[in-house]
Amino acid sequence: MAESSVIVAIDGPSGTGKSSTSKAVATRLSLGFLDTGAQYRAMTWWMLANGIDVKDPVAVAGACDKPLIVSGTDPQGPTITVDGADVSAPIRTSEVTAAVSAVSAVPEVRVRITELQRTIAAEAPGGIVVEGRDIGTTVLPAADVKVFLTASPEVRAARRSAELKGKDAADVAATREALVKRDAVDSGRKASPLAKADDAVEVDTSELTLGQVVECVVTLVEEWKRRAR
Ligand SMILES: Nc1ncnc2c1ncn2[C@@H]1O[C@H](COP(=O)(O)OP(=O)(O)OP(=O)(O)O)[C@@H](O)[C@H]1O
Ligand SMILES: Nc1ccn([C@H]2C[C@H](O)[C@@H](COP(=O)(O)O)O2)c(=O)n1
Repeated sequence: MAESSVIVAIDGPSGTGKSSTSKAVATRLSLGFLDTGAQYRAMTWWMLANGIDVKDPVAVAGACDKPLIVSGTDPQGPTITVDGADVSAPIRTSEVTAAVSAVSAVPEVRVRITELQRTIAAEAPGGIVVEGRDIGTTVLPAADVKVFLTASPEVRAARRSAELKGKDAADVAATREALVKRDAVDSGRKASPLAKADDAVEVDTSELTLGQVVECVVTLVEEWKRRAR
């Protein structure tokens, strides 16, 4: 019998391991992978590059249908382009990180990017792992498996600082402050805030290795596949 196509939604605050886990799960199970944060970052990068005031929701709403954002969903080499240009590096700068919560809170931006995400998920052969903040609640509420990752701010800051060492390095306290602030804006906005879906399985990754988190999600997907047969 053919394997069922599966849609996996992985949400959670910044730095809880969503991207690393989603890529590894997608690779293990031969699924696509979509980093929805990268799409909001790409929109933010375009606003900054084109001199749009990111603190002005009316200006952002008026311009957000202009950039063409395209995401490649190979978990071993995900890509993101804006108007044909590779923006995978510039969307990770501290300037974009500082502005992305304001841009992603604009309802018109969310409508446009949500539509893009739903199209990509619907077209993924065999299924896809989609990670973000509102995937289980808003983008794909009928997802087959929903996971909500958490970790203490201290652990997340330590992981992020270690990752940034030598590049955009900030100390752990400053990193912790920045991610807690971003979570507060992402959770507090009116339009599809960061939230756990009622039917999502919550996994606290603070004391788990990446391998253990991946194993946990793979098990949830395999259980779903057994039930779906
Ligand atoms: N369980 C884990 N144990 C140790 N380190 C981890 C674990 N999960 C993720 N990491 C590391 O933590 C950092 C953040 O992980 P990742 O980028 O996957 O988080 P994220 O939730 O996608 O973050 P963001 O929302 O900011 O994009 C990375 O350096 C990653 O390698
Ligand atoms: N589904 C999503 C995904 C991301 N965002 C916003 C909020 C985040 O602060 C920002 C960057 O995401 P990251 O790269 O840190 O995963 O994008 C959102 O609102 N909804």
